[in-house]
Amino acid sequence: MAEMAETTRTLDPAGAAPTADPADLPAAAPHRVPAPSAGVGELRERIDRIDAQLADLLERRALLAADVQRLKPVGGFAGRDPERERALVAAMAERAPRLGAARLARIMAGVIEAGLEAAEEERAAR
Ligand SMILES: C=C(O[C@@H]1C=C(C(=O)O)C=C[C@H]1O)C(=O)O
Repeated sequence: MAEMAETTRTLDPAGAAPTADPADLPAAAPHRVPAPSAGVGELRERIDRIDAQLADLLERRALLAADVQRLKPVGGFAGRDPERERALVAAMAERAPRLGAARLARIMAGVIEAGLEAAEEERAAR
């Protein structure tokens, strides 16, 4: 049901099927694609494309996190679940060894707090 809700809020206004869920994929191969001739401009273009994907994923994640807040007995910042947050960081660290758990924990704290903040704003506006 939550899955359906997320799908109906697909980011593509044309209604194309959502892209494959990266979480369903095996851990990524090392990201060092040899690019001996790539200059700063090309490398930045690659970064921009990844950032666009990250933005889409972060938006989808925030929508799902807001769905969870609505289902929890205590939602929002008051219902924060450090054990769950540690577990998702540990799982991510398996896929992103260069960043590692400590750095990913910092990144994900920001991501999680942004999602909770957006959900609280939405709730207050209703
Ligand atoms: C979404 C939840 O609520 C909070 C937000 C989380 C997240 O954005 O991943 C994780 C744990 C909770 O602090 C949840 O409990 O799963």
